Amino acid sequence: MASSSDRLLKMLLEIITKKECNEVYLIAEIGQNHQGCLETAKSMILEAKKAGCNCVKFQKSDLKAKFTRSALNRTYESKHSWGKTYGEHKEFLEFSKEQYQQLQAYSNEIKIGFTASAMDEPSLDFLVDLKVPFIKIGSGDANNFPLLTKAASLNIPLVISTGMQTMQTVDKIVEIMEQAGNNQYALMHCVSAYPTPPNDCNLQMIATLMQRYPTVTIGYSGHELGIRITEAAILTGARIVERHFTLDKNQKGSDHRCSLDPSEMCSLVRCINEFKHNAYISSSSLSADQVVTILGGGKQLEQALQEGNGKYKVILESELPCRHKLGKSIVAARNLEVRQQIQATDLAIKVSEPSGIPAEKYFDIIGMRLKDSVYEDEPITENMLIP
Ligand SMILES: CC(=O)N[C@H](C=O)[C@@H](O)[C@H](O)[C@H](O)COP(=O)(O)O
Ligand SMILES: C=C(OP(=O)(O)O)C(=O)O
Repeated sequence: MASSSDRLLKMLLEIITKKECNEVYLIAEIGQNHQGCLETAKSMILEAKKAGCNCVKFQKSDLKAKFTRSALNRTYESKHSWGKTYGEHKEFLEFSKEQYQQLQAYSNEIKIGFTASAMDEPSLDFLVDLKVPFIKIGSGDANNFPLLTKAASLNIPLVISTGMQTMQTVDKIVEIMEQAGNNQYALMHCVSAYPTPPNDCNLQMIATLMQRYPTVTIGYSGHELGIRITEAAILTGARIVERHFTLDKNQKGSDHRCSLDPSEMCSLVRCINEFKHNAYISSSSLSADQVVTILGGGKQLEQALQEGNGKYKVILESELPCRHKLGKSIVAARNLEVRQQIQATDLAIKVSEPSGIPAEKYFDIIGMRLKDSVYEDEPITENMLIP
């Protein structure tokens, strides 16, 4: 008899490979809303299970691989900060390998899927060792082409978010997957603004992505307030849905406010079941008018569904704070000499302070020469390159 984790994986794979189009896979993104506390994380897993979610997700980072030294050492003055520096803050929120194993064992015990986003290469290796059912690549790494190339080569399903990116970058993600012969991945429409104003939700992008990449399953990772816009995302065609989850929206932490609490998550599950019952969930996308008719309209919903915005994938102004804080840059993987010709092994992709050339230019700068020497872990900037 298949175990429940086998069944959940089968459901996800059938959605990803488009064998199953009448289901929605719902991920409760615990992220860092556990406040650095294992027991809170376990309570959150239990609440997500009780609400009817299919999976819980954490965020795994190897801080020295994800951030440069200066990014870790910058002061983090925010009411949401858990340390004096950004590095101390992130360290406080990071679980160890043993804690991950405990959380995974607990999730297995109560029969809910368990995974995390891999925010750098060591974390990708870590999650592969942990044998998670799929790996999430968050928006911060959607332009991290070396990480995507490695992830694409592993025999494990991927769920890739596309916040803070242009269509050109999404095309490149699809090219990387195709070159690796990987057809077990989904793309998540996402806007990395916390919370996302309804006007910027651009739900028509879901239909645009479905048309542009017809063989790829499209999902939605939302950061707006409440559940209504996520309901509309599902009717528009999202078949994997991720929302941040919290036990209390008023807690300290950057993500609580735009998270769903247990009662909202229960309501979202109820809506999904109702949509299934009414046969609204199929392989096609419902039009904005159909969605408004089903959900009953309202200004915010209409703003989220408006045509036009969804045609072009651009980096929105509301995403700039997140791109500035967590967007990845190209940095030196070792000390580099003046006039040296840049090889792939000379480069690393990290969150850098100050930032450097954005990660999506990685393939463009290989083969170019440097005007200046660059120290290991320092960002590479346009003015360092000999044109
Ligand atoms: C882009 C990305 O990684 N976003 C994640 C997923 O949505 C977020 O959970 C961030 O980790 C969080 O908002 C960061 O908050 P702070 O900077 O306070 O640790
Ligand atoms: C950053 C993440 O998600 P998203 O980009 O979908 O918000 C994540 O899952 O770690």
